[in-house]
Amino acid sequence: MGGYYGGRLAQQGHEVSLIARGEHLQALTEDGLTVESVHGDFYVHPFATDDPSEIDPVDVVLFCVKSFDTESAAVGLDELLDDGGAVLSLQNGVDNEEMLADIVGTDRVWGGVTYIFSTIKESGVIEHTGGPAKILFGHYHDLGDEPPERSTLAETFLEACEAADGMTADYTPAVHATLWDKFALICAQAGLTASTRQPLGRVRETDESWGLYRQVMEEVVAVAHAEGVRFDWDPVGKWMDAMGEGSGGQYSSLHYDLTHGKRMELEALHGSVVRRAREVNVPVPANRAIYAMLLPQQADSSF
Ligand SMILES: NC(=O)C1=CN([C@@H]2O[C@H](COP(=O)(O)OP(=O)(O)OC[C@H]3O[C@@H](n4cnc5c(N)ncnc54)[C@H](O)[C@@H]3O)[C@@H](O)[C@H]2O)C=CC1
Ligand SMILES: CC(C)(CO)C(=O)C(=O)O
Repeated sequence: MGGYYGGRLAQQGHEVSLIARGEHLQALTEDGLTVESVHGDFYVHPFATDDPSEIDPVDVVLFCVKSFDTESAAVGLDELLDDGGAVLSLQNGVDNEEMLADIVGTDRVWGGVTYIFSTIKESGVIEHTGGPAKILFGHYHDLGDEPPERSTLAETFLEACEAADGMTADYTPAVHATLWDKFALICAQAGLTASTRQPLGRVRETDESWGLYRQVMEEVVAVAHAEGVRFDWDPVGKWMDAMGEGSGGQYSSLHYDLTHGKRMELEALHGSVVRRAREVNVPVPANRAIYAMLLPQQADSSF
């Protein structure tokens, strides 16, 4: 995801540095970044490093690591941000912004969600196979507090995203509701496509499975309500309508990780639902079952 959005902004002429590691970093440094996208292929060659201290302080950091890497990848983040700079988490889950706020301060964190299917096809090559490639973000703040005014930097970033090819963006003051709205979707989409190993279309045409898809979302939204998150819309109805039509070929990043022997973000998804539900005394049997079924299949399992 970082390669896709960073690449798109670099393609637009913005000064972008990529932070990566291993063979991917080596390919980015030597050969540049190739993006194969349903919105149009492109190639850019921005500076790439695994050491944030090699980059002069920046306006915006797009934080695009898996949730289990949030803490380790945030080392050096404070120094990487310019005074007044912001870090935008595009990660799935509802725990990341809080962790970043503890490290750099709440007022320097933007919460965000994105709708895209993209993966590292091979070192130095990103494949974007679907999704609108849209970012929805807003200033993070404590739940219950009034959202801050939209900053000039947020305006500038929004304009940059809107002007870039192959992506779009929008700003929202309802950052908590937005994070939980996406959380509900991803728990259902990831949970059902990974545990059945079937694409959305197969889940949809199987009444029992489609019913479970809805139940997973209803449980997540119930936990959100119990924590005090308020929605001006009906997330479950919205997603059942949206996912109930269109391409049936979609899976999820969790399914990709499961089927490619990569570590899954289970703790940030269904694990987080289960733990939070326990705190607020909300039953979440569907999320618990998915968590329990996928846990033993975790790639780093010691069993
Ligand atoms: N891939 C997708 O289509 C979507 C992903 N997401 C979310 O976005 C987040 C990122 O997902 P992906 O881009 O798929 O993950 P990914 O695993 O493909 O990419 C993350 C990259 O960060 C690198 N990395 C981790 N820690 C690092 C460090 N300290 N220094 C340098 N590099 C480091 C990893 O080696 C990896 O190459 C996840 O929370 C995921 O759920 C959300 C929507 C769609
Ligand atoms: C919603 C979805 C399925 C695609 O954007 C996603 O976030 C993921 O696969 O991680």
